[in-house]
Amino acid sequence: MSPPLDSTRFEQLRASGDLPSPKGVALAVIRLTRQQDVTIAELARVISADPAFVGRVIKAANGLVAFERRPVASVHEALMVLGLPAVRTMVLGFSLLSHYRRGACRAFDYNRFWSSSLASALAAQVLAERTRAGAADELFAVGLLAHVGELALATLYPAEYDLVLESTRKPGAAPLLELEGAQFAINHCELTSAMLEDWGLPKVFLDAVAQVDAPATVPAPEGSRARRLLHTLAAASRVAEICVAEESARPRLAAALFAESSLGVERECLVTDCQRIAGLWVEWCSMLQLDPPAPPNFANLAESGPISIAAGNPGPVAQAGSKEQIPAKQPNHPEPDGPAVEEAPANSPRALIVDDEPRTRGSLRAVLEQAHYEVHEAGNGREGMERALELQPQIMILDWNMPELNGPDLVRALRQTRIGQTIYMILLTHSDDDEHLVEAFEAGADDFIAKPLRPRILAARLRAGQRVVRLQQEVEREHEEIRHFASQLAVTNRRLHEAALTDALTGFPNRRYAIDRIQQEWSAAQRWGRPLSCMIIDLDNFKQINDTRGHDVGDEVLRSAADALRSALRGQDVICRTGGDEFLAICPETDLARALVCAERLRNALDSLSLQVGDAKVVISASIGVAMRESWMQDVDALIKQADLGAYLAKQKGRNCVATVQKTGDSRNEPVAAE
Ligand SMILES: Nc1nc2c(ncn2[C@@H]2O[C@H](COP(=O)(O)OP(=O)(O)OP(=O)(O)O)[C@@H](O)[C@H]2O)c(=O)[nH]1
Repeated sequence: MSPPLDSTRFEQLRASGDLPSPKGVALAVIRLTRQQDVTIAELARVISADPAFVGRVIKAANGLVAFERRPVASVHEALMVLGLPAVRTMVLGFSLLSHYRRGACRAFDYNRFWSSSLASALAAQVLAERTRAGAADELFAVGLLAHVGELALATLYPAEYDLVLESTRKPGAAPLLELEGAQFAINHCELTSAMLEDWGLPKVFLDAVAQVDAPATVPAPEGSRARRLLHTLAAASRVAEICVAEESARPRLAAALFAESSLGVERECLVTDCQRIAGLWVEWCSMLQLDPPAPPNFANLAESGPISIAAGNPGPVAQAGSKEQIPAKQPNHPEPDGPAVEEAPANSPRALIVDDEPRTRGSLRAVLEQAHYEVHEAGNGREGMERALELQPQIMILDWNMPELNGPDLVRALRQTRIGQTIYMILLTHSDDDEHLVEAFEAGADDFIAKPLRPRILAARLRAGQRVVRLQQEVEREHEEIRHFASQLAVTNRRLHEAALTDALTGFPNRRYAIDRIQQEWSAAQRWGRPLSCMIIDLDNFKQINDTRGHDVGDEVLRSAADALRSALRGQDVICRTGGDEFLAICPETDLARALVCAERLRNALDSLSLQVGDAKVVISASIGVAMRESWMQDVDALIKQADLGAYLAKQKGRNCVATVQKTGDSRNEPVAAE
């Protein structure tokens, strides 16, 4: 049982400055919505500065009102329909999508990631209308970001994540979450949750995304909103997985989706919803210029009937003993038999020409290609902005006069972004009078070329620009090395931190962790009025084993006892080694009667252990004291004291038994032994 993620690790990652983060208009929107007194008009003005957001926000609003009223036509109206929180998260998601469409991690399929995230967003929105897990528009936004931790790992550690993803393809590989944890000291679920918290999303969403690919450690109560939310997001994840899966894998995944009952939606309704999701997905992918596979036909998939899922990929991953069976999403990289990983881009530098005249673009292209550039084109300023952020070219040549956004304005807008700051930009002018030149440089251009174009001059200017780009790249490489070093250091720190909370012999959390954790569980139980129990498990006559067989055998016995306790414990309980031969088990959401049953199972697990040491057999047993939090108890120490008294009573009664000094009813301190 690993200690929960401490915020230090996330802080370290954030400090690297490389975590995917919102930019430009999205950043402004997020800042504005954090202010108490922001008005819809103000927000609408900011969003209107980016036509890409305008279209997407209006489309999202129309998705909600389509059947009820006339279509939404303005940002202002869309904001009224969607509400501030949903718009904020939506803009955040779209901003990330624009800026992180590609990256350096080769085994991470960025197109598949965004196609899948979009399908998950739409599925969460549509399914929420049935499950009532939350406002449909908010669910869209959360669905869009529910796996952003994967993108973050691919962005922060492209080379290392590449290796992690590659190793998940090997036969018998450990699960992705485990490999991530071992390599980065944080897994993508934990990172998603921490990022969403950082962006100010409500806690209920953080808990759900932390568990959507991972087994639930503490299942939310039956019928609670948290539970509906988790099931809705998990189902949305599965619908998304079907959308981006190979044709041959779809029937198996669909069978698992339609067989699952935890969502509480009738099969026919689910099929209808999935058909609707697939239709919306095609529209949205085209709007966001994603290149998804052909959409699945869910009606056909449902008709093809249940398929034995046991024979294929096991799919669901759940912690041993956990009641929850939340299926894990496939890692976001092509399956071994899927399409080949995209070729790495050639090493030639990228150039982007932004000009509305095809003839000028043609001439520029000829010169650039001769200088061995990989050349891209855009026909107007707005398109130039999008292409620049997407391609991250080293050099841009921009015309001065263009429809939608002129050259100097485009330079200015790009210089506001992190990507745009390092692009070498050359403005094409019709005149080289002083006014023009001053304006070009003030906008942030690095150089200018007066029209008509003279290829030799252009080639010479490009060479000068290339020198600057090379220098910049060297600086960037050095920064990269420093960042890499810092992140390695962060991993080491996290490991040290974990080591400080872990008992080296058994791998269990240690006493220090136990005290913090039981305090947390105490506060949660107090706040929500939920039961909380704990047990002290003390091995019997352990000193004798040490004395007669030696300390090494004693260690071996402790390790075996820990293994037996670990496998007999329920998924939601936490067990720690608090002393030499003493363990503390913390049982949230558990009353005394259930804790006693649990304790008896642990006692029995130890009692049945038979260890072979040389020719002799070592038998062990434990005395277990059980206690439950009661209203008269002042603090957590009182609870532990009761469990201690229980363990003492068990020893008195002859050891190898379970005891409590509490009654299942209300009276206190009356010894009751439950053997
Ligand atoms: N092998 C080994 N022994 C340890 C370790 N830590 C503590 N011990 C020993 O555990 C023993 C605990 O003995 P006691 O507290 O007297 O308890 P006990 O012999 O189990 O007797 P009861 O609890 O009364 O049944 C001591 O001898 C400690 O030296 C450890 O890490 N390894």
